[in-house]
Amino acid sequence: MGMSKDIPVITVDGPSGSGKGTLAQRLAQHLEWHYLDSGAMYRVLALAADKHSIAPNDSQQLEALAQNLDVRFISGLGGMPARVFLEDVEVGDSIRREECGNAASKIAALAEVRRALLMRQRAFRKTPGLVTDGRDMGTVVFPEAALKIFLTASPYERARRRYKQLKEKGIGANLKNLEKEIAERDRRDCERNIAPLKPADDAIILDSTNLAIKDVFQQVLPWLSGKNT
Ligand SMILES: Nc1ncnc2c1ncn2[C@@H]1O[C@H](COP(=O)(O)OP(=O)(O)OP(=O)(O)O)[C@@H](O)[C@H]1O
Ligand SMILES: Nc1ccn([C@H]2C[C@H](O)[C@@H](COP(=O)(O)O)O2)c(=O)n1
Repeated sequence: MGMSKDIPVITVDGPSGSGKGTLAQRLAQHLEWHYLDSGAMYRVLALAADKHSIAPNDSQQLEALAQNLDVRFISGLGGMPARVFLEDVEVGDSIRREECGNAASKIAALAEVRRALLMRQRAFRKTPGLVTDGRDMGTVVFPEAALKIFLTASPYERARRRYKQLKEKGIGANLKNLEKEIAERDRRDCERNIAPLKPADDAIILDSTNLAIKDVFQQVLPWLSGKNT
């Protein structure tokens, strides 16, 4: 058994709705590696804070909650999304709501919360490899990753994708409001002091504004060669 540092990691970071999760899951499926949706951890923590009536600025209680968070991911087979459980209750749908994403973005600015989740995220690094997506996977959590991708798309395109996604789930949404919320979340995630959203120095930046999902995947495939894949 090698050291965890020998296990290859691919990171996909970027702003909300850029398609990180879609790309990272496809890569994990293609490589038959593990997958970590780090945003889901922040979302589950936000949900747990709400459930236990902890204020979004109560850093001490949030730290304790993050340390003891009873979260489980059951990996999706054949490209299906992973199932997520908080305290044995399935929360996949609740954490995907925009309110939960916004609440996650707020608590994610707290140093205590990030510190508590850091080790839990690193624990997902298991053989044969890990593909992970988030905001600071390449800059802070796995700075030695073999391949770092920073996936972007214009704010309008990201709002349009989110709008379509919500509509398909039967959730009513307003494109203008989504654009506003996305801009607010971008600002909060980029401007925070700790682990702000930014490309790692050695990340490859990919703008997916005019690329279909399959084209993004095709563009990335050649980058995998020589990365322990
Ligand atoms: N290149 C693309 N072209 C069109 N739609 C896309 C593209 N990539 C992803 N999508 C769609 O956009 C929506 C958001 O994608 P996804 O959840 O992967 O984004 P994300 O960056 O992980 O978002 P979040 O940060 O909120 O978790 C999904 O409905 C997905 O199918
Ligand atoms: N590595 C990460 C992942 C997520 N966050 C925060 C900031 C996001 O706005 C929020 C929700 O993430 P999403 O599910 O939309 O990817 O969680 C973070 O700070 N660092």
